[in-house]
Amino acid sequence: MTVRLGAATVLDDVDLTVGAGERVALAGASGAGKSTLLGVVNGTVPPSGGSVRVLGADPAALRGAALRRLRARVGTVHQHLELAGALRVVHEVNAGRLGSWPALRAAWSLVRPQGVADVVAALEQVGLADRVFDRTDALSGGQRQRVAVARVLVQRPDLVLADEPASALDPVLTERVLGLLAGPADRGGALLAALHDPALALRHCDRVVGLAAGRVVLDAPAAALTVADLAALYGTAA
Ligand SMILES: Nc1ncnc2c1ncn2[C@@H]1O[C@H](COP(=O)(O)OP(=O)(O)OP(=O)(O)O)[C@@H](O)[C@H]1O
Repeated sequence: MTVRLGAATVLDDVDLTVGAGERVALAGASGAGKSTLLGVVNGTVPPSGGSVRVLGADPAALRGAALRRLRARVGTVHQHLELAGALRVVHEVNAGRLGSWPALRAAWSLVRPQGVADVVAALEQVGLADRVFDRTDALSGGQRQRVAVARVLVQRPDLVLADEPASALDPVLTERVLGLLAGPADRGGALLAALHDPALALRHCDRVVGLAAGRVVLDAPAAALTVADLAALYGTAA
């Protein structure tokens, strides 16, 4: 698959299959194309050429309820989080599953939050259960990042896409969040995560795909790689 944005070829003939149960790290220098690749998989970036199948379906061929069903099975932790900010945490977290609720329930939830027990359970997992009714814009960067993770947890997706999901977290929370995001993969789904930290990628993923200037330059089992191998993608010694 190829992606051209303006005059630039951002992903160049990328051929990648992620199997059921796999936890795959995307590594590569800033600008290598990791976010773009995640965007192609979650349907926000249309490929300019080639084809994409997500959970067995071609997103470009789906419309209406079928597209909503596919989207409900793909959970994304965005690099810039994509939180509304002025909403309370409970609404931000529930946004992860609005697509799988009937329209009336989704609308009513904005007035009277639905399924609060699940929201609290997800927030508990990321250490934020005491902030459920706080406004999201009153939280720290790391707390907001954990809200974005909790949003994916309540969604219960089969495929998790995560773009630097622990970039604002301390080491303890980083380990916890990566473990939580790997949950669906451990149950037969999959995780595809852009991770800059080589040690983190090797600890939490089965396989590492390295990108450089939009091309796949490395695709190997984590067990066969060292931190130095991944550091080389960034042009530095480990
Ligand atoms: N809308 C756009 N129009 C033109 N070029 C774009 C656009 N979005 C991204 N790019 C370019 O695509 C390339 C890949 O960007 P991308 O965000 O996928 O990289 P990345 O590997 O995720 O980087 P980072 O680690 O900094 O997040 C970059 O050179 C970027 O400038």
